[in-house]
Amino acid sequence: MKIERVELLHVAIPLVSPFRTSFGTMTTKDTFLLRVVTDAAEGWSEFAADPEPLYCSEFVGAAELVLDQHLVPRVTPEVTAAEVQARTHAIKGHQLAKATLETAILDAELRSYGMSIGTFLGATAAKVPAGVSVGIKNSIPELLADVEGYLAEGYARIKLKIEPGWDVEPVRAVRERFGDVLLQVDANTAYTLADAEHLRRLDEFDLLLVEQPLEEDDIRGHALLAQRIRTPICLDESITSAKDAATAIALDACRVINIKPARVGGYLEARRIHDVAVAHGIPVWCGGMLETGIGRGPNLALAALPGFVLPGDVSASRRYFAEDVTEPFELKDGFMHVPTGPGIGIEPIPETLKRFTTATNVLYS
Ligand SMILES: CSCC[C@@H](NC(=O)CCC(=O)O)C(=O)O
Ligand SMILES: [Mg+2]
Repeated sequence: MKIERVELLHVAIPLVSPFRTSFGTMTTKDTFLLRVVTDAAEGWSEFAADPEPLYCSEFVGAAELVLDQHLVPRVTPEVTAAEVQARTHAIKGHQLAKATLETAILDAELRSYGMSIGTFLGATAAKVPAGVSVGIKNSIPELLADVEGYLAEGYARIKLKIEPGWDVEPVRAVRERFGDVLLQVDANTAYTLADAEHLRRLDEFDLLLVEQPLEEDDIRGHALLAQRIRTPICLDESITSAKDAATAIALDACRVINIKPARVGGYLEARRIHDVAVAHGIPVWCGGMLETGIGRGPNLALAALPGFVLPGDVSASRRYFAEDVTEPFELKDGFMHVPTGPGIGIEPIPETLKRFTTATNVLYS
């Protein structure tokens, strides 16, 4: 495909309520969309992280720069989505920025063929059960009210953000109030191996998993922790490639993997991780980065692959946004429907996008 124009559109979309994790509190989705215009079709994607490098080392300003100065020049003027990873391999890291570029090119390519990303990836379901991620709250009553609301909406699984000082008691309260609801926790690297005995206290609550308890580079630590707690360990931040997944599985550092296409460089690598995990009998689920509909749509397609046997974090758009730059994705009887249109199956609403756009940068024309 011949790329004719690459535009970066900064967007700032208010969240319906603050979202607190062990590494900070978000009140706005402040990121950028990428628009790639080719001679055959145009494609869209979004950068999944935030203005500050708190979830991982990447952040909006750096991603814009690395796309502008190092990634876009390596894929213009002619490229296919399958070539992007090899073309940009010389650039170390920047998986989320690379994912943004590959996905917009893949979207354009699939649209030119009239093929949905679900068909392309090998989706085998038309709808997927939806889980929801619940932030750290100011009090347990506030947490229980939130969880009650999400269960009433029909969410199939509850994920609680935890950190030292907010873990055993909130989990106990949710388990005692809501019985055997599917329940898991996410620490976003907030603990160390010294906390093993404390984390073992979570074993009494029959959690599906404990997500990323230790630092993202501590594969060995997770393998040691796995020998000391019963709750299955799930990795998120640690897994940036199929190779990482193979290593973590081989070292018994995880029994579940949270796959986020943004974290691993795009949907092609996400599918490779899915395949590696399935080959080893490791269940996977699709994580989230509070995406707008531009990221939410293709994530639903990925979540429909056969190895995604656990409910993911692809909730309804209204979980985070009163208004999104796309038509909202809705929860229906606990399921989210996989988009079936060409490419990612969703596009920005021009007027709304204009209203939420704070700056535009033409990276190539
Ligand atoms: C700002 S927190 C983003 C990363 C976090 N994501 C979620 O908790 C799910 C967010 C969502 O519902 O998209 C994770 O570590 O899994
Ligand atoms: Mg996580």
